[in-house]
Amino acid sequence: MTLLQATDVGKHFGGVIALSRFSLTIEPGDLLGLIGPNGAGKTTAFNVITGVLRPSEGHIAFDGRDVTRASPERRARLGMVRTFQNIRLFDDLTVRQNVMAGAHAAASASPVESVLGLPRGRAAERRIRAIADAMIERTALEPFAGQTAGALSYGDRRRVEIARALAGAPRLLLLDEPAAGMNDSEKHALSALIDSLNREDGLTIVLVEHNITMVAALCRRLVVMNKGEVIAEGAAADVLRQPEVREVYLGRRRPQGEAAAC
Ligand SMILES: Nc1ncnc2c1ncn2[C@@H]1O[C@H](COP(=O)(O)OP(=O)(O)OP(=O)(O)O)[C@@H](O)[C@H]1O
Repeated sequence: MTLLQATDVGKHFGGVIALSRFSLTIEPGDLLGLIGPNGAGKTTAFNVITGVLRPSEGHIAFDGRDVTRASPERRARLGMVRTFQNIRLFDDLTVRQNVMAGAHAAASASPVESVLGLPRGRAAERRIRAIADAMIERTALEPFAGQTAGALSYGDRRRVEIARALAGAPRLLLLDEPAAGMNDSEKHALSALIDSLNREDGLTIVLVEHNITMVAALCRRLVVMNKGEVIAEGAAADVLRQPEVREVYLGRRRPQGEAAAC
């Protein structure tokens, strides 16, 4: 069954049309790249899909359920988990505590039970810690588990965000510019992580990313946006060859065969 279906979604900010008749289908196991120039509407699309923004029109269904009016928290409980363009970590807490915060949303005991040390709370806290430690290991962050998040490098902090999202037991993971600000070796490690989460763990992933080289190598399918609309969709190599995509995304028409720049 289709995991996510956005149908004819529109979003206006006063007179600004940020999204217009935006439709997107995501099947389980997809690794999809959402690309487009600055202001194309990618983040607005993420915000509307994840419930941060209410659409002005259209519908969003997740796993066959209409979630158009559901809160971000409800969508997260259903398995729709995201990271943000700007890192949102608790800098004074340790990496483990940050990742545990992601697992709390998916756990059964209330925070009050945990704080009061009630048996159900203690058992849940142990479970949450175990989930967090597994995700820390999955993202190769073990050496930093006890360090405060604020002390980590930019690339490692981005990885903590992904570990925290994974701790929320996502069925659909949405990553908003995960490679922003990373150096080449950090980008390489990030690509390998995303690829293995998709191929080995079967996680469905949608990625907004400006780094075209990375997206084209990683994603099986690309959706290209411009001025709030989808202008192309398909296999990465086919899409990047389309003259309209080259013109709007790369800023000029390129001769056939010329490599796309980052
Ligand atoms: N809260 C807002 N109020 C008014 N206009 C907005 C708001 N958020 C986005 N926009 C406008 O909507 C359009 C789409 O913006 P959006 O941030 O979704 O694009 P984007 O593709 O994510 O861009 P970037 O790659 O630069 O992050 C832009 O014209 C932007 O100025």
